[in-house]
Amino acid sequence: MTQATALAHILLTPEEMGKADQYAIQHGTPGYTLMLAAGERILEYTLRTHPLSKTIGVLCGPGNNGGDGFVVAKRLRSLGKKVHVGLLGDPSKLTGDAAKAFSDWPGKITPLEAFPFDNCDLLIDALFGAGLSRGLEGTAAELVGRMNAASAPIIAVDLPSGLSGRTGKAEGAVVQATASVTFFRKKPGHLLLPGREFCGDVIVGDIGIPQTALTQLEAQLHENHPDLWRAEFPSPSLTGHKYSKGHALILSGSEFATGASRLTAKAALRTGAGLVSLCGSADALRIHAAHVTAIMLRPAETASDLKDLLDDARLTTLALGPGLGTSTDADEKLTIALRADRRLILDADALTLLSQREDASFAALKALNEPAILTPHAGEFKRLFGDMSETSKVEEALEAARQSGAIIVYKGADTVIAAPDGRAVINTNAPPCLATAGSGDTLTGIITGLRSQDMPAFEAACAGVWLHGEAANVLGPGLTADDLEDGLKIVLKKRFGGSGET
Ligand SMILES: NC(=O)C1=CN([C@@H]2O[C@H](COP(=O)(O)OP(=O)(O)OC[C@H]3O[C@@H](n4cnc5c(N)ncnc54)[C@H](OP(=O)(O)O)[C@@H]3O)[C@@H](O)[C@H]2O)[C@H](O)CC1
Ligand SMILES: [K+]
Repeated sequence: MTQATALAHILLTPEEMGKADQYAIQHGTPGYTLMLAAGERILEYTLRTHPLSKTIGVLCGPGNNGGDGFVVAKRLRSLGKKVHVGLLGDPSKLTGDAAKAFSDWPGKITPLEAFPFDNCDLLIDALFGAGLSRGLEGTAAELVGRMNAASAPIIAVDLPSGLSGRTGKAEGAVVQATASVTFFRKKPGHLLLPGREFCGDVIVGDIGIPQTALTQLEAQLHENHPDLWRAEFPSPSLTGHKYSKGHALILSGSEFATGASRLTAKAALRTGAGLVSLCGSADALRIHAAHVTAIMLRPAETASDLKDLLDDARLTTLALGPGLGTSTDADEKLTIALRADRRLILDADALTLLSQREDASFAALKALNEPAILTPHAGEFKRLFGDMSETSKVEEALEAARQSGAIIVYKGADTVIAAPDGRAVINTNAPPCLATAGSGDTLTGIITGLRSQDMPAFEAACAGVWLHGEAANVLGPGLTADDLEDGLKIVLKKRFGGSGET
């Protein structure tokens, strides 16, 4: 990972953000200065997006999130806006910077029972942010319900109140924001689902925390972006030839289930694998033959045939799962694949087969020379690793990577990629139209194509997921998995074609 550019994409948990805050304070920026800057960022966003708002309701909570609310309320009032401020909790219990911001607020506090939601054309949610410690209930939940029921747009300070910045989950009531203005770096909760849907647009404001705070934190979680893996992305050399770009082998399904593996093979070739072969029964290969030209066909009726085929050391990369089925024959082929010690990409039925094995599957994965890549969706993930849903999707994926020794691509609209060494990435560029039949088979092919060109496993997984999302973005609604190959062609040319556009 290229360190300097990657820093821009770091995500911080609320706990890490607290440490960054402390770091800034220890290095000479008082906490109240940070709070004033936070208020200023919210003000700027408010004025830019709602310049005509005249009556603004600011709902403040008992901690520093509320403190930010008092600061922005004061600034809005100084600009001639009519500002109503509500406070959840006892003003005498406010402490530190929040107490100071409260005492600096020149107006009165409007009792919550009488808060004029219907007169406000904009609401600012400063109830709870990084310090949320449990789900909202009682008075807090009621207040959130009234805010959501009002017709005014809501700008959330840092996070929509009720949303966990660490997990992206809400255990109780949560504010449905139009936008969230956060500080220094986004948090995982802004990107993971369902959190992302509560945040609206997410804006990151600079409040004067020095970049050096990040090196202290050794944060290993990023939002996916080419900056993270561009240096490892395969770049064709003039002296290269098809074997130097690797030979990928894709296991086919049976005669009536060939489509999935064909999508995988086509995507692998499109992503730049030097050679791609589909292997399977003669009946299956006859069907493939009617559809593919540049992709080669290798008969392998049984697991033993596959073993013979893999005597060819040039077959460096092996993908299996799409359309494979879960028969004994498929399971035996999986065993051969694991023993062959190639660059493995396991998806779909291969994951189901793994999950049905007593235990040795993880030992076999851990014994591989290079980490395998596993691409489960939520159902497959649970079958393989059990239900860990009380934690965050990032923490689940990291635990799975540690257990299996593999790179985990935990798919969804918020796909998380995790490595056994603790690195993790949240992908955010996948449009809803990507959730279509065969989409996962194509993703497996893209990652396979990158692995066959020697891209390291974690980076290949991150790049593959990003390319997959971008290919869908250039095509837009109405796409089918068959079209993704065209999308890929456009993205590869535009972003990695040497024009420097990435
Ligand atoms: N560098 C920065 O990011 C800066 C952030 N700022 C702002 O500060 C908040 C974080 O402030 P903090 O005081 O740590 O936390 P909150 O204001 O979010 O909330 C803490 C208080 O809320 C109580 N709480 C927590 N959960 C609940 C709940 N479910 N129901 C009721 N009350 C709850 C909590 O009480 P405890 O009982 O849990 O102790 C606290 O009283 C950050 O989000 C930014 O907006 C700075 O202003 C600038 C620098
Ligand atoms: K908030």
